[in-house]
Amino acid sequence: MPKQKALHFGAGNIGRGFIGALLATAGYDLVFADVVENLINALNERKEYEIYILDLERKGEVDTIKGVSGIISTNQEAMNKTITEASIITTAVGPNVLRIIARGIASGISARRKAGVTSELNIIACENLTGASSLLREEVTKHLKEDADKEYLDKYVGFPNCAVDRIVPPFSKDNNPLAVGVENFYEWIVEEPAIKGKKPEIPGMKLTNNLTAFVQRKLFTLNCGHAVTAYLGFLKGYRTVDEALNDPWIEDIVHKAMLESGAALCKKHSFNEEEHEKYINKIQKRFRNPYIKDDVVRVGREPIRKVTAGDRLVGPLSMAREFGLGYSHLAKGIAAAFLYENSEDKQSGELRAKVEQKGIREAVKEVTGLQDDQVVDEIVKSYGELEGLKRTRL
Ligand SMILES: NC(=O)c1ccc[n+]([C@@H]2O[C@H](COP(=O)([O-])OP(=O)(O)OC[C@H]3O[C@@H](n4cnc5c(N)ncnc54)[C@H](O)[C@@H]3O)[C@@H](O)[C@H]2O)c1
Ligand SMILES: O=P(O)(O)OC[C@@H](O)[C@@H](O)[C@H](O)[C@H](O)CO
Repeated sequence: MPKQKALHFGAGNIGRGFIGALLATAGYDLVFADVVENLINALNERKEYEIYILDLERKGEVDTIKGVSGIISTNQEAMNKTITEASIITTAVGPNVLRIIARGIASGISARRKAGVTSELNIIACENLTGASSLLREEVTKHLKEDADKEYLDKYVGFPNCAVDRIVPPFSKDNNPLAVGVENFYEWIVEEPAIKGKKPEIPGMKLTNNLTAFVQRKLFTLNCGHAVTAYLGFLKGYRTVDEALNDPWIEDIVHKAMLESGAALCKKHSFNEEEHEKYINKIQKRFRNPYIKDDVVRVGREPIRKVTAGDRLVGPLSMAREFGLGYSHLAKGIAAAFLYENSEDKQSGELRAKVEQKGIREAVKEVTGLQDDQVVDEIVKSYGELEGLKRTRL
């Protein structure tokens, strides 16, 4: 029997280092779609790549992922053919790129319908964003021209949301563009009720009926602590996450920010408090993994996205407020994001420009959506204190 086909958008860190690896290991004929030619050429020449385990457990081990190929995602003819043949589609391109790939996916869905394919297809957006697959569905629908395509989408195409967790930092090995380094831990949790047709059998993929709790637990704990580390780390001139966390002042704020988000999460989702504390401690241990050198500029990338309502910083702060709980360390993390400067990160320039033009108070209100004076005052106060720290460093 021929192998089932999987199409994965984004042959980057999480694409090669996690989701693609699970799909290929599960036995799918895996096609990566990306815009970077040298990645696609290398995939087509070598048909395999190496994953280096950067961890105490499985230290020094290398997994070889076989049976892979690539196509340029703007080659619509090739994309239509692959989408027509695929049993599953996944993405790890970054939340802002979902809108860009939606047009090509819509074209592929239309081609699939016209080819008479009536097997179900599931499309799972593996991004650090709540409801990423639902967002992708909305965007794809906008590009479907014919009613028959919309009916086909409703009937045969599922868009389960998911939570995706594995730290995959910048990595290089022997100038090999395909080599990727990962921590040993991974967790991929997919929304079971939204799956269309037979459940995919992918070792490493877990199914749940309660996805929101898992997504918020991960985004408001790991990504929250990560972002606070990155922005405070930048302010104090550290290059990597572990360097930043070796600074007791940063470590203390990061830990307390995760405790604040944790208290809110436990109330919201009735998590067991002891279990949640263990979860936080495990994450801090993962941040301190000595084999991973993760750049604060990767972890802090796209600061506007990271301080929007519902994301890793404002999300838990709002949840803490909802339950009348403390949020001062989360507010510090938000303030630090407004001070983040990286000339290679478009959003950092936009955020700084907004602060220069409108002042910090208005910028916070506009970007975070927070309007209450008490909470805005707290962020503005922290901003003032941290600005002094940044000046001292410069
Ligand atoms: N790296 C991690 O530790 C990690 C962990 C969990 C989740 N994530 C999430 O996974 C997503 C990807 O992150 P990453 O770290 O792998 O980023 P990355 O930059 O390493 O990979 C993104 C890939 O998408 C490709 N891409 C961009 N535009 C495209 C397009 N139009 N069509 C096809 N491919 C396109 C890029 O060329 C790149 O190869 C993000 O949403 C991130 O939040 C990352
Ligand atoms: O990918 P981002 O930009 O949303 O967030 C940066 C990191 O916090 C993130 O990539 C983590 O490493 C990852 O979410 C771990 O599972």
